[in-house]
Amino acid sequence: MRLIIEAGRACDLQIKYISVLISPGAPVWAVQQRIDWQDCAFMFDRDLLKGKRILVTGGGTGLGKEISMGFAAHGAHVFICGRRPEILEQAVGEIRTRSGGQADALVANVRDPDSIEKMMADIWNTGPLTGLVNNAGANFLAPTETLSPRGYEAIRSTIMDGSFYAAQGCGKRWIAAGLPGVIISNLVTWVWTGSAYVVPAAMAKAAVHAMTMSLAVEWGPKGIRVNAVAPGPFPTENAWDKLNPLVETGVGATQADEVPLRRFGKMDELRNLMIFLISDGCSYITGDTISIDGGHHLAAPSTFAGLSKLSPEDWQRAREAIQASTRKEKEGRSA
Ligand SMILES: CCCCCCCCC/C=C/C(=O)SCCNC(=O)CCNC(=O)[C@H](O)C(C)(C)COP(=O)(O)OP(=O)(O)OC[C@H]1O[C@@H](n2cnc3c(N)ncnc32)[C@H](O)[C@@H]1OP(=O)(O)O
Ligand SMILES: NC(=O)C1=CN([C@@H]2O[C@H](COP(=O)(O)OP(=O)(O)OC[C@H]3O[C@@H](n4cnc5c(N)ncnc54)[C@H](OP(=O)(O)O)[C@@H]3O)[C@@H](O)[C@H]2O)C=CC1
Repeated sequence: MRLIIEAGRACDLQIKYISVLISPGAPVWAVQQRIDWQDCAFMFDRDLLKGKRILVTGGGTGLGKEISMGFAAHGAHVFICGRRPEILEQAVGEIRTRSGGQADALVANVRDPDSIEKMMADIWNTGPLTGLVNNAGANFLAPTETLSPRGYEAIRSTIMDGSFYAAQGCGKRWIAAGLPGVIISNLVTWVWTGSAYVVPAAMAKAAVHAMTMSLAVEWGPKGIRVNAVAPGPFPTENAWDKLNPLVETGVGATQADEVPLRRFGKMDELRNLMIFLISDGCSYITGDTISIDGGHHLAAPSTFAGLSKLSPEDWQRAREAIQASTRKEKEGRSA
């Protein structure tokens, strides 16, 4: 892993903890996640989400796991899904231990509507969900002219189709039963700015942004709220492997010093926003996409525009590094 904590340059992490918690050479995302949970402020009543049953797609890793942790720590029963059973089981164990709350895992592929339908049926067999977080995502840096149809489809179907089928799976059940519900999608600020070199993801996230506004109106009268968040950079292993694979790709969107607040986001901050949005305390908010990015998208270099300086050889190396990361992930998939 290339992202190494260097003396005196650790984004904006609370350096006082680093030597205590983390062995030298730990990647930025791992340091950040552990420190954030240590410092967790618990700004809400710990029973705020008691009785809620919330599915977080892609909840086995990264932001999804951290969000799930926050929900479970506030009384919700969380369900997480993904394609890798071992990763999911580890995550469920970690969520239960760290949050003291309830968590269960289901293997599902959000690119496959039948797989989503089966997951929904399995969950509903034990009781209705009260909330859904469309968090599963796929992305990699690539010059658009080099993308094959399968490359485009892999990203589009995960983000756009997956979010639609999961929202529809919940919505139709809530409507049939006359139950309220809450949907939150995890987007990115490119829904407003676009971004070079991640065009399929920017397009698919923008489609889910449109879904958010549209369903808020259509399902509002049924008591279903539909919102989204647009995070800036919150370092995770996978996002950094796929979006900052080389020293040369360290420009623009993944750089803390290009954020007006001069640091990456902290998982606590994202958790707090998600807990608020999914709670009954903000029941008049619907159809909105809320950025949580330290002002990143308002500053000029908030995309990957700076990658235009990369040579074809750099891009080839980036592709190889990204595909090595994908190969590693694939070994654990069963869906
Ligand atoms: C502002 C705030 C900022 C903040 C900065 C951060 C912003 C973050 C915003 C969003 C971040 C994320 O979502 S980060 C999430 C990252 N996590 C993930 O991506 C997890 C899920 N990923 C995956 O499933 C895989 O990585 C993925 C490749 C997408 C799909 O897997 P599959 O098994 O379906 O795919 P494969 O068969 O390996 O590949 C499918 C095709 O894609 C092609 N392909 C794969 N890698 C390629 C590459 N690098 N360049 C070109 N093409 C590539 C392959 O050659 C295949 O095409 P053919 O050759 O034609 O067959
Ligand atoms: N990290 C960041 O800075 C930002 C992230 N985001 C968004 O946050 C979300 C999470 O990203 P992050 O945590 O960084 O990355 P991760 O790769 O860790 O999270 C993606 C998750 O989605 C799951 N997933 C991917 N494809 C599928 C599929 N077909 N079916 C089911 N699950 C799937 C993955 O599990 P598995 O592979 O096992 O299926 C994984 O757990 C994404 O939507 C991303 O766009 C937005 C802005 C910034």
